[in-house]
Amino acid sequence: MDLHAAEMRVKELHQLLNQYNYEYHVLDNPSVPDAEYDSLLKELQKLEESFPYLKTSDSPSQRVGGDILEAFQKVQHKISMLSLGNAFNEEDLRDFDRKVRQAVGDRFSYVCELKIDGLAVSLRYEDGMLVQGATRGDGTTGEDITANLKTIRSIPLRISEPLSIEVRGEAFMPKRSFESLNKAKVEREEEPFANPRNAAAGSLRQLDPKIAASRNLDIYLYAIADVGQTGVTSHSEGLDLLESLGFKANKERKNCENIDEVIQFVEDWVEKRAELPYEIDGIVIKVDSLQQQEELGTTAKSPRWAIAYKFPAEEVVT
Ligand SMILES: NC(=O)c1cnc(N)c2cc(Br)sc12
Repeated sequence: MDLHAAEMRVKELHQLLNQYNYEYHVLDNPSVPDAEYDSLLKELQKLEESFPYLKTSDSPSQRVGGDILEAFQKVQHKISMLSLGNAFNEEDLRDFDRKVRQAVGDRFSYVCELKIDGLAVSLRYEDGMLVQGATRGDGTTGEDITANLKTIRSIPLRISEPLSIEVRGEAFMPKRSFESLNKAKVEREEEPFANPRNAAAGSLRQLDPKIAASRNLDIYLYAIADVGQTGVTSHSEGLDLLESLGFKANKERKNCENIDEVIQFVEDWVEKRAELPYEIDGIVIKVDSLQQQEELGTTAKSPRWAIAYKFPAEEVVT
Protein backbone atom coordinates (compact mmCIF):
# COMPACT_ATOMS: atom_id res chain seq x y z
CA MET A 1 0.00 0.00 0.00
CA ASP A 2 1.49 3.40 -0.94
CA LEU A 3 1.53 6.42 1.38
CA HIS A 4 -1.51 8.12 -0.22
CA ALA A 5 -3.62 4.96 -0.01
CA ALA A 6 -2.49 4.50 3.62
CA GLU A 7 -3.41 8.12 4.43
CA MET A 8 -6.91 7.65 2.96
CA ARG A 9 -7.46 4.36 4.82
CA VAL A 10 -6.23 5.83 8.14
CA LYS A 11 -8.68 8.74 7.71
CA GLU A 12 -11.49 6.27 7.03
CA LEU A 13 -10.52 4.13 10.05
CA HIS A 14 -10.52 7.24 12.32
CA GLN A 15 -14.05 8.06 11.20
CA LEU A 16 -15.31 4.48 11.63
CA LEU A 17 -13.64 3.90 15.01
CA ASN A 18 -14.75 7.29 16.39
CA GLN A 19 -18.34 6.66 15.24
CA TYR A 20 -18.44 3.13 16.73
CA ASN A 21 -16.81 4.40 19.98
CA TYR A 22 -19.42 7.22 20.19
CA GLU A 23 -22.31 4.82 19.61
CA TYR A 24 -21.04 2.40 22.29
CA HIS A 25 -19.82 4.77 25.02
CA VAL A 26 -21.93 7.90 24.57
CA LEU A 27 -25.20 6.61 23.08
CA ASP A 28 -24.95 3.19 24.76
CA ASN A 29 -26.21 1.83 21.42
CA PRO A 30 -23.43 0.03 19.44
CA SER A 31 -24.10 -0.73 15.76
CA VAL A 32 -21.23 -3.25 15.34
CA PRO A 33 -19.93 -6.08 17.56
CA ASP A 34 -16.80 -5.47 19.68
CA ALA A 35 -14.84 -7.83 17.39
CA GLU A 36 -15.44 -5.48 14.44
CA TYR A 37 -14.13 -2.51 16.46
CA ASP A 38 -11.10 -4.51 17.61
CA SER A 39 -10.14 -5.66 14.10
CA LEU A 40 -10.40 -2.11 12.69
CA LEU A 41 -8.28 -0.82 15.60
CA LYS A 42 -5.64 -3.52 14.88
CA GLU A 43 -5.64 -2.48 11.20
CA LEU A 44 -5.09 1.16 12.23
CA GLN A 45 -2.26 0.22 14.62
CA LYS A 46 -0.53 -1.76 11.84
CA LEU A 47 -0.81 1.16 9.40
CA GLU A 48 0.56 3.54 12.05
CA GLU A 49 3.49 1.19 12.59
CA SER A 50 4.23 1.07 8.83
CA PHE A 51 3.63 4.83 8.36
CA PRO A 52 4.56 6.48 11.73
CA TYR A 53 3.83 10.00 10.50
CA LEU A 54 0.17 8.99 10.17
CA LYS A 55 -0.04 8.44 13.98
CA THR A 56 -1.73 11.64 15.28
CA SER A 57 -2.55 12.55 18.89
CA ASP A 58 -6.30 12.25 18.20
CA SER A 59 -5.93 8.75 16.75
CA PRO A 60 -8.25 6.17 18.39
CA SER A 61 -5.05 4.14 18.93
CA GLN A 62 -3.73 6.86 21.28
CA ARG A 63 -6.29 6.52 24.08
CA VAL A 64 -4.04 4.53 26.36
CA GLY A 65 -1.10 6.80 25.91
CA GLY A 66 2.44 7.05 26.90
CA ASP A 67 4.75 6.28 29.71
CA ILE A 68 4.33 6.27 33.47
CA LEU A 69 4.54 9.87 34.70
CA GLU A 70 6.95 10.99 37.44
CA ALA A 71 4.37 13.42 38.78
CA PHE A 72 1.38 15.47 37.67
CA GLN A 73 2.03 19.00 36.34
CA LYS A 74 0.02 21.86 37.86
CA VAL A 75 -2.65 23.54 35.73
CA GLN A 76 -4.00 27.07 36.33
CA HIS A 77 -7.72 27.19 35.49
CA LYS A 78 -8.23 30.38 33.41
CA ILE A 79 -11.86 30.35 34.59
CA SER A 80 -12.03 29.07 38.15
CA MET A 81 -14.01 25.92 38.87
CA LEU A 82 -16.62 27.03 41.41
CA SER A 83 -18.07 24.88 44.13
CA LEU A 84 -21.77 24.90 45.00
CA GLY A 85 -23.63 26.15 48.05
CA ASN A 86 -25.60 23.37 49.77
CA ALA A 87 -29.25 22.91 50.66
CA PHE A 88 -30.23 20.14 53.06
CA ASN A 89 -34.01 20.46 53.24
CA GLU A 90 -37.07 22.08 51.67
CA GLU A 91 -36.66 25.26 53.73
CA ASP A 92 -33.12 25.76 52.37
CA LEU A 93 -34.45 25.36 48.83
CA ARG A 94 -37.23 27.89 49.43
CA ASP A 95 -34.69 30.32 50.94
CA PHE A 96 -32.58 29.96 47.79
CA ASP A 97 -35.66 30.57 45.64
CA ARG A 98 -36.55 33.71 47.62
CA LYS A 99 -33.06 35.14 47.10
CA VAL A 100 -33.27 34.45 43.35
CA ARG A 101 -36.66 36.23 43.16
CA GLN A 102 -35.34 39.24 45.06
CA ALA A 103 -32.60 39.58 42.44
CA VAL A 104 -34.34 38.78 39.13
CA GLY A 105 -38.08 39.00 39.84
CA ASP A 106 -40.64 36.24 39.25
CA ARG A 107 -40.06 35.46 35.59
CA PHE A 108 -37.38 32.76 35.47
CA SER A 109 -37.04 28.96 35.37
CA TYR A 110 -34.68 26.35 36.80
CA VAL A 111 -32.81 23.36 35.38
CA CYS A 112 -32.45 20.39 37.74
CA GLU A 113 -29.66 17.84 37.20
CA LEU A 114 -28.37 14.80 39.06
CA LYS A 115 -25.31 15.57 41.17
CA ILE A 116 -22.83 12.87 40.09
CA ASP A 117 -20.68 11.57 42.96
CA GLY A 118 -17.29 11.60 41.28
CA LEU A 119 -14.39 13.92 40.57
CA ALA A 120 -14.83 17.33 38.93
CA VAL A 121 -12.58 17.71 35.88
CA SER A 122 -11.98 20.21 33.11
CA LEU A 123 -11.32 19.38 29.45
CA ARG A 124 -9.73 21.91 27.11
CA TYR A 125 -10.06 21.62 23.33
CA GLU A 126 -8.18 23.66 20.71
CA ASP A 127 -9.56 23.69 17.15
CA GLY A 128 -11.67 20.71 18.17
CA MET A 129 -8.78 18.59 19.50
CA LEU A 130 -8.49 17.56 23.16
CA VAL A 131 -5.30 19.21 24.38
CA GLN A 132 -5.56 19.06 28.18
CA GLY A 133 -7.57 17.52 30.99
CA ALA A 134 -7.23 18.58 34.62
CA THR A 135 -8.66 17.99 38.08
CA ARG A 136 -10.55 20.81 39.84
CA GLY A 137 -7.92 20.98 42.58
CA ASP A 138 -8.72 24.03 44.74
CA GLY A 139 -10.77 25.57 41.96
CA THR A 140 -7.89 27.72 40.71
CA THR A 141 -5.02 25.21 40.44
CA GLY A 142 -5.56 21.60 39.42
CA GLU A 143 -3.39 18.74 38.16
CA ASP A 144 -2.82 17.76 34.55
CA ILE A 145 -4.33 14.28 34.17
CA THR A 146 -4.72 14.42 30.37
CA ALA A 147 -3.27 10.94 29.77
CA ASN A 148 -5.66 9.38 32.29
CA LEU A 149 -8.73 11.25 31.03
CA LYS A 150 -7.98 10.19 27.44
CA THR A 151 -8.56 6.58 28.59
CA ILE A 152 -12.23 7.41 29.35
CA ARG A 153 -13.88 6.15 26.15
CA SER A 154 -16.85 8.55 26.35
CA ILE A 155 -14.49 11.55 26.14
CA PRO A 156 -14.10 12.54 22.46
CA LEU A 157 -10.45 13.03 21.41
CA ARG A 158 -11.83 15.39 18.76
CA ILE A 159 -15.23 17.11 18.87
CA SER A 160 -17.56 17.58 15.90
CA GLU A 161 -16.73 21.30 15.42
CA PRO A 162 -13.21 22.85 15.31
CA LEU A 163 -13.96 24.87 18.46
CA SER A 164 -11.48 26.07 21.09
CA ILE A 165 -13.59 25.45 24.18
CA GLU A 166 -13.23 24.36 27.81
CA VAL A 167 -15.86 22.06 29.31
CA ARG A 168 -16.42 20.79 32.85
CA GLY A 169 -17.87 17.57 34.09
CA GLU A 170 -17.72 14.80 36.64
CA ALA A 171 -15.64 11.68 36.07
CA PHE A 172 -17.03 8.70 37.96
CA MET A 173 -16.83 4.95 38.38
CA PRO A 174 -20.08 3.06 37.64
CA LYS A 175 -21.33 0.93 40.51
CA ARG A 176 -20.66 -2.36 38.69
CA SER A 177 -17.06 -1.40 37.90
CA PHE A 178 -16.62 -0.41 41.56
CA GLU A 179 -17.97 -3.74 42.80
CA SER A 180 -15.75 -5.83 40.48
CA LEU A 181 -12.68 -3.69 41.25
CA ASN A 182 -13.17 -4.13 45.00
CA LYS A 183 -13.83 -7.85 44.61
CA ALA A 184 -10.48 -8.19 42.81
CA LYS A 185 -8.75 -6.08 45.46
CA VAL A 186 -10.12 -8.21 48.31
CA GLU A 187 -9.05 -11.37 46.45
CA ARG A 188 -5.54 -9.87 46.23
CA GLU A 189 -5.79 -9.02 49.94
CA GLU A 190 -5.54 -5.32 49.07
CA GLU A 191 -7.47 -2.55 50.84
CA PRO A 192 -10.75 -2.02 48.93
CA PHE A 193 -11.99 1.50 48.06
CA ALA A 194 -14.60 2.90 50.46
CA ASN A 195 -16.91 4.14 47.68
CA PRO A 196 -17.01 4.74 43.88
CA ARG A 197 -16.00 8.38 44.34
CA ASN A 198 -12.74 7.44 46.06
CA ALA A 199 -12.18 4.71 43.47
CA ALA A 200 -12.60 7.21 40.61
CA ALA A 201 -10.31 9.76 42.31
CA GLY A 202 -7.73 7.07 43.08
CA SER A 203 -7.85 5.82 39.48
CA LEU A 204 -7.41 9.28 37.95
CA ARG A 205 -4.48 9.98 40.28
CA GLN A 206 -2.54 6.97 38.99
CA LEU A 207 0.71 7.97 37.31
CA ASP A 208 0.43 5.00 34.95
CA PRO A 209 -2.35 5.61 32.34
CA LYS A 210 -2.66 1.84 31.82
CA ILE A 211 -4.05 1.51 35.35
CA ALA A 212 -6.59 4.31 34.76
CA ALA A 213 -7.53 2.61 31.47
CA SER A 214 -8.30 -0.62 33.33
CA ARG A 215 -10.77 1.05 35.73
CA ASN A 216 -13.79 1.53 33.36
CA LEU A 217 -14.31 5.15 34.31
CA ASP A 218 -17.00 7.28 32.70
CA ILE A 219 -17.94 10.97 32.66
CA TYR A 220 -20.89 13.35 32.36
CA LEU A 221 -20.17 16.85 31.06
CA TYR A 222 -22.33 19.59 32.55
CA ALA A 223 -20.86 23.01 31.79
CA ILE A 224 -19.03 25.08 29.22
CA ALA A 225 -16.51 27.27 31.07
CA ASP A 226 -16.58 30.15 28.57
CA VAL A 227 -20.25 29.62 27.69
CA GLY A 228 -20.68 33.35 26.89
CA GLN A 229 -18.53 32.88 23.75
CA THR A 230 -20.80 30.17 22.32
CA GLY A 231 -23.92 32.25 21.69
CA VAL A 232 -26.22 30.03 23.76
CA THR A 233 -28.59 31.96 26.07
CA SER A 234 -29.46 29.31 28.66
CA HIS A 235 -27.88 26.46 30.60
CA SER A 236 -30.22 23.93 28.97
CA GLU A 237 -29.13 25.14 25.52
CA GLY A 238 -25.53 24.73 26.72
CA LEU A 239 -26.21 21.09 27.63
CA ASP A 240 -27.77 20.50 24.19
CA LEU A 241 -24.68 22.08 22.58
CA LEU A 242 -22.40 19.78 24.60
CA GLU A 243 -24.34 16.76 23.29
CA SER A 244 -24.24 18.05 19.70
CA LEU A 245 -20.43 18.33 19.98
CA GLY A 246 -20.20 14.65 20.93
CA PHE A 247 -20.04 14.91 24.74
CA LYS A 248 -22.00 12.73 27.14
CA ALA A 249 -24.41 14.85 29.20
CA ASN A 250 -26.75 13.29 31.73
CA LYS A 251 -30.23 12.72 30.33
CA GLU A 252 -31.98 12.84 33.72
CA ARG A 253 -32.33 16.62 33.64
CA LYS A 254 -35.56 18.60 33.93
CA ASN A 255 -36.61 22.18 33.30
CA CYS A 256 -38.64 23.31 36.32
CA GLU A 257 -40.94 26.35 36.15
CA ASN A 258 -40.92 26.94 39.93
CA ILE A 259 -39.47 25.73 43.25
CA ASP A 260 -42.42 23.36 43.82
CA GLU A 261 -41.46 21.44 40.67
CA VAL A 262 -37.82 21.44 41.86
CA ILE A 263 -38.87 19.96 45.22
CA GLN A 264 -40.93 17.30 43.43
CA PHE A 265 -37.89 16.41 41.25
CA VAL A 266 -35.72 16.14 44.38
CA GLU A 267 -38.28 13.91 46.15
CA ASP A 268 -38.57 11.68 43.06
CA TRP A 269 -34.81 11.09 42.96
CA VAL A 270 -34.42 10.46 46.68
CA GLU A 271 -36.52 7.35 45.90
CA LYS A 272 -35.08 6.46 42.48
CA ARG A 273 -31.34 6.99 43.05
CA ALA A 274 -30.69 3.39 44.07
CA GLU A 275 -31.77 2.23 40.59
CA LEU A 276 -29.05 4.28 38.84
CA PRO A 277 -25.91 2.47 37.61
CA TYR A 278 -23.80 5.28 39.15
CA GLU A 279 -23.85 7.11 42.47
CA ILE A 280 -25.36 10.55 42.94
CA ASP A 281 -25.11 12.56 46.16
CA GLY A 282 -27.76 15.16 45.40
CA ILE A 283 -29.46 17.35 42.84
CA VAL A 284 -27.98 20.49 41.25
CA ILE A 285 -30.47 23.30 40.71
CA LYS A 286 -29.56 26.20 38.39
CA VAL A 287 -31.33 29.29 37.10
CA ASP A 288 -31.59 28.50 33.39
CA SER A 289 -31.16 31.96 31.80
CA LEU A 290 -27.50 32.94 31.37
CA GLN A 291 -28.44 36.62 31.53
CA GLN A 292 -30.13 36.05 34.91
CA GLN A 293 -27.11 34.02 36.05
CA GLU A 294 -25.02 37.09 35.19
CA GLU A 295 -27.37 39.34 37.20
CA LEU A 296 -27.13 37.03 40.21
CA GLY A 297 -23.33 36.67 39.95
CA THR A 298 -21.12 34.63 42.25
CA THR A 299 -19.67 34.90 45.75
CA ALA A 300 -15.91 34.26 46.19
CA LYS A 301 -16.38 30.53 45.79
CA SER A 302 -19.85 29.68 44.54
CA PRO A 303 -22.56 30.95 42.17
CA ARG A 304 -25.70 32.68 43.55
CA TRP A 305 -27.65 31.18 40.63
CA ALA A 306 -27.13 27.54 41.61
CA ILE A 307 -27.38 25.32 44.66
CA ALA A 308 -26.78 21.66 45.41
CA TYR A 309 -29.47 19.79 47.34
CA LYS A 310 -27.51 17.12 49.28
CA PHE A 311 -29.22 13.80 49.95
CA PRO A 312 -29.13 12.67 53.58
CA ALA A 313 -26.24 10.21 54.11
CA GLU A 314 -27.51 6.68 53.45
CA GLU A 315 -27.74 4.46 56.54
CA VAL A 316 -24.93 1.95 56.30
CA VAL A 317 -26.49 -1.49 56.65
CA THR A 318 -23.93 -3.56 58.62
N1 LIG B 1 -24.95 18.85 36.53
C1 LIG B 1 -24.14 19.56 37.30
O1 LIG B 1 -24.05 20.77 37.24
C2 LIG B 1 -23.29 18.82 38.26
C3 LIG B 1 -23.41 17.45 38.38
N2 LIG B 1 -22.64 16.75 39.25
C4 LIG B 1 -21.73 17.38 40.02
N3 LIG B 1 -20.99 16.62 40.89
C5 LIG B 1 -21.56 18.79 39.94
C6 LIG B 1 -20.65 19.61 40.67
C7 LIG B 1 -20.75 20.91 40.32
BR1 LIG B 1 -19.69 22.32 41.01
S1 LIG B 1 -21.93 21.17 39.12
C8 LIG B 1 -22.34 19.49 39.06
